[in-house]
Amino acid sequence: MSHVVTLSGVTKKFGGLVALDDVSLGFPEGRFIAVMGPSGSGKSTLIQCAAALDLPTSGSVVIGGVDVSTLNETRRTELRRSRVGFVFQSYNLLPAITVEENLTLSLRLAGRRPDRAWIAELVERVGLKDRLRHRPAELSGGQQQRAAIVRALAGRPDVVFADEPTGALDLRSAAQVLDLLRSLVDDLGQTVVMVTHDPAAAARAHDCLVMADGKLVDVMPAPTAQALATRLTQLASGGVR
Ligand SMILES: Nc1ncnc2c1ncn2[C@@H]1O[C@H](COP(=O)(O)OP(=O)(O)OP(=O)(O)O)[C@@H](O)[C@H]1O
Repeated sequence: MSHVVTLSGVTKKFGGLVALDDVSLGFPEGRFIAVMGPSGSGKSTLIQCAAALDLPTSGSVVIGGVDVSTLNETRRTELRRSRVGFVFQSYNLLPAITVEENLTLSLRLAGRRPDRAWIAELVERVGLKDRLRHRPAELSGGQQQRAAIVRALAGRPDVVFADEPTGALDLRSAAQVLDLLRSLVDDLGQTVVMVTHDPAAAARAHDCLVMADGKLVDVMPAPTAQALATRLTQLASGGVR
C-alpha cells in the first residue's frame, strides 16, 4: 500500500519538552485515518509536522515523495498548497466574501486556475449549490464546515488533514460531516487524516492511531467507539502504554 505521507523517526522538541518522540508511521493512500490520544499527547504536533506546517527537530517527513526538510520555506509553502488540504474546527471561512469565493480563494492566491467542473461536483455532493452566493455567516455551522471541506478538496490535494472537524457541531451536523468525509475516501479515493477527541467520530475511520506521551502507542483497525473509549480511559488514567 503506498503512503501519501511518511514520517520516519520524527522527534519534535519545544525547548526541553518532547512533544513527539521518535514517531514512524505512514498515511496510506485512500484511507480515512483518525488520530486520538489524551490532551497533550502530541496529536496536533504530529499533524503540524505531517502537513509541513512545522519541521521536526529530527527525523524525516516525506509528502508525495518529497522530503520536507530539503525544502526552503517558500518551497515548503508551495508543497503544502499543492498537496495538502486543511479542515479546522472553526471552519476558517472569510466572512466578507461569498461561499463561492471562499472555495477558490486560496487556489487563486496560489496562481492556480480553479477546476470549475470539479468544484461544482463537490458542491453538488455536499448539497450547497443554493448557498454559494451567501456569506458564510448566513450558513449553519454544518453547512460552513461542508463548504470548508469543499475548499480543502478544491485543489485535489494528496491528503486532507481535519483537526476536530466536528468539534463545534451538533450531533446531526457532525454525523453529516463524518458521512461526507467517509464518502470522499470511499467514493473518490481521497486520503483523510482526522484528529478527534470523540470516539464515535474516530469509529467512522478505517484505522485509528492512538498517541500517548508523544509516541504512537496503537494502531486500531476498524475501531469501535466502545473499544476506543476504553483505550482512551486506560491512557488517561496512566494505564497500559
Ligand atoms: N508551540 C509550542 N511551544 C511549546 N510547547 C508546545 C507547543 N506546541 C505544543 N507544545 C506542547 O507539546 C505537547 C504536545 O502538544 P499537542 O498540542 O501536540 O498535543 P495534543 O495531543 O494535540 O493536545 P490537545 O488534545 O489538548 O489539543 C504539549 O505538552 C504541549 O504543551
